[in-house]
Amino acid sequence: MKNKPLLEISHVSITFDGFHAISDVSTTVQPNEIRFFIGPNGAGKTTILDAICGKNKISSGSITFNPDQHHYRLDKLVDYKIFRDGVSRKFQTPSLFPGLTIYDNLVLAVTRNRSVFNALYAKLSGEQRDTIDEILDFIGLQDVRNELPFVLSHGQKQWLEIGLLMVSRPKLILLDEPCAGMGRKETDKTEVLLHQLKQRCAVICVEHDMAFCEHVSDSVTVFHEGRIIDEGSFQKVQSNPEVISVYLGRSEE
Ligand SMILES: Nc1ncnc2c1ncn2[C@@H]1O[C@H](COP(=O)(O)OP(=O)(O)OP(=O)(O)O)[C@@H](O)[C@H]1O
Repeated sequence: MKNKPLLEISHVSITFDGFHAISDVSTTVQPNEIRFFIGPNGAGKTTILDAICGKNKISSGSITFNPDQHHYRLDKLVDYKIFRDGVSRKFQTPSLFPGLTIYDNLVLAVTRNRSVFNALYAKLSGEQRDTIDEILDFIGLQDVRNELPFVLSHGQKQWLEIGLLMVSRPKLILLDEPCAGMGRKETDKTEVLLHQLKQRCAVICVEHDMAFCEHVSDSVTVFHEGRIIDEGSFQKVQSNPEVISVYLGRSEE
């Protein structure tokens, strides 16, 4: 029997006070796939990302998540249950605690159910310490673990945010423009990080940096005015005349 895709978005529409932000969108994402959502401003990319993590309600259709033989209707769940079932979302706004060290930010993420005070004074299990150590290695911040976040560059802060998401061992990570504000060097490092992240989970990334998209994506979904106008490899979609006309050929994007 053919395995179900990890994520199945089926005929989803989303309206805001009568405005059709998303119209009849269907797509599937496989485990360990890196999918990019691209398209012009206002195309609906963030709206659908918000629907996957429970931040937006859908008007019709369904969103199902199928990790490890489970089957969850995400559109019927509240956001914290979606998170618990394995979907983590990184927003563009930072969520770091500036007064806590990098290590303690990860402690808080590991001991998520406790208050800040209890989390910091709780004794971590060996497994929790190993998780934090492994993530610090993964995101390249082991050397600065006892520093406050302000010493980090913009890129390092973004990698720490990704590390905070990894703590819960999600099956799907949703990223909104992870390279925004980064220079080329940090973007290159983020490419390496995402290639490594793919060994652990699937990723959906909303992005306007087309070089980054070309280097990292397994597949790309192109949105325009709330609909999908093409899907496939970056090479395929970039030669579609409609995609060039509404997005790739426009100098202002
Ligand atoms: N909560 C909301 N209420 C009303 N309209 C909304 C809401 N959220 C999004 N929209 C509208 O839905 C459309 C799609 O917005 P969305 O943010 O998903 O676009 P996007 O493709 O992510 O664009 P960008 O690349 O600029 O981030 C836009 O016209 C936006 O104004």
